[in-house]
Amino acid sequence: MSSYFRALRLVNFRNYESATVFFAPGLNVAVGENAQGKTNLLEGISFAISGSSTRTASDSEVVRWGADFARVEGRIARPESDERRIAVGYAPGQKKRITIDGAPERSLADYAAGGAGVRAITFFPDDIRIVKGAPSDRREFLDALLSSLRPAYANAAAEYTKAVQQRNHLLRRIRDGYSSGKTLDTWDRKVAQLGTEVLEGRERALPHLGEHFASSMRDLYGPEKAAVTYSGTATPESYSERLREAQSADVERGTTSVGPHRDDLKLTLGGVDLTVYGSQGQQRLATLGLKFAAREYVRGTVGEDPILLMDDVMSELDERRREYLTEYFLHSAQAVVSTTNLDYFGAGTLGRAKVIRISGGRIESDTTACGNGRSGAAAEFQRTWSQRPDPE
Ligand SMILES: Nc1ncnc2c1ncn2[C@@H]1O[C@H](COP(=O)(O)OP(=O)(O)OP(=O)(O)O)[C@@H](O)[C@H]1O
Repeated sequence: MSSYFRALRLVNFRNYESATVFFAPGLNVAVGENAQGKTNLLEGISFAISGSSTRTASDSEVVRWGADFARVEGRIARPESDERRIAVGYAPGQKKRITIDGAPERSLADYAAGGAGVRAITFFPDDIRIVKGAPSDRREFLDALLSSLRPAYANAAAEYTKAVQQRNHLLRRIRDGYSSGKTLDTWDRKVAQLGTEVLEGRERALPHLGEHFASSMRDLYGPEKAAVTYSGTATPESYSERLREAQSADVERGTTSVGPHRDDLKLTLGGVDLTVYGSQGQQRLATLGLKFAAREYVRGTVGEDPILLMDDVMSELDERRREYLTEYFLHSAQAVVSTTNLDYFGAGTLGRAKVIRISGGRIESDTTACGNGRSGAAAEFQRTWSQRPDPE
């Protein structure tokens, strides 16, 4: 049995002033009309687990309008060990405060790489950009996945980005006559070392991810072979050399032309490039295929099922695929799936799921097949949630 997310409290998070939600293992369906807070709920779980939003790079966006901080708290049920209490507080202009069982966690990278005791794979409709968007969208997807498994990768990727920015600045100074070309070799050693680390991490993951993507697409789409391959400007072995060879051209252009920051993932279905030629439906299914591949990869790496947070995933799919997804979610350790329409799930499925009804930033009810999930548990949680009216 894998860990799962048992309860969430949101304070001043997006359109939630104060809400407590309980989840069950297996399938949880969050239902409500448009603009009620379903996506915000999924984002809140992911914020609690990873310490950051998957939807925005700007943390201040998650703070409820008019409030001066946001706070999320979670309870993680873990097999054969005590429940873990996690909390993430954020006030604009201040450092984020993260605690695990009440003890401060100083490194966001460590926390994001499983510190909460559970990992999440998210799907938001906008994620289709991973397939149809720019190479940077695909790199971001891959980097976020690898960072959620290894803080060392997260640090190397972040340091590499900074080193390339500084190299670019230096290239322009050399071009404009303000710096000597000799200083470039020193920078290039650092860029090459960090870049090689990033390339090695990606190279290790790709074959596994590719295999899982092919099998997910077989189930989701059909027999045509799907593949994901790395389209790189250099290999880990050749990067240092390639960077040196590119020096004079890079000085002329004022940017770094080789390295993991220029690479891409190529996604194909039956040999056809999905980014360029995929239909909307194929691109959406390939996005899901990538998310399911990521789930298998996480499971294979850490030995535990990540939880699935799936926003409005059922709409735009045909009935056969909705049925497939329903089974998939029912058999996962935990899935929280949002929808405007409960008819997407059959009565039999809903009898085995927990249904959470949301309206206007409030949880109207959360019930399981066996009755009301809030009884007793609510009082127990209310006593142990933090009583402090601030981010920490
Ligand atoms: N920081 C914030 N403070 C207050 N409200 C916010 C904040 N950010 C977003 N909202 C509002 O929260 C509401 C609910 O948004 P959410 O995306 O969760 O809706 P939803 O239930 O997923 O809707 P849909 O079915 O249309 O996707 C929206 O009206 C949005 O404008």
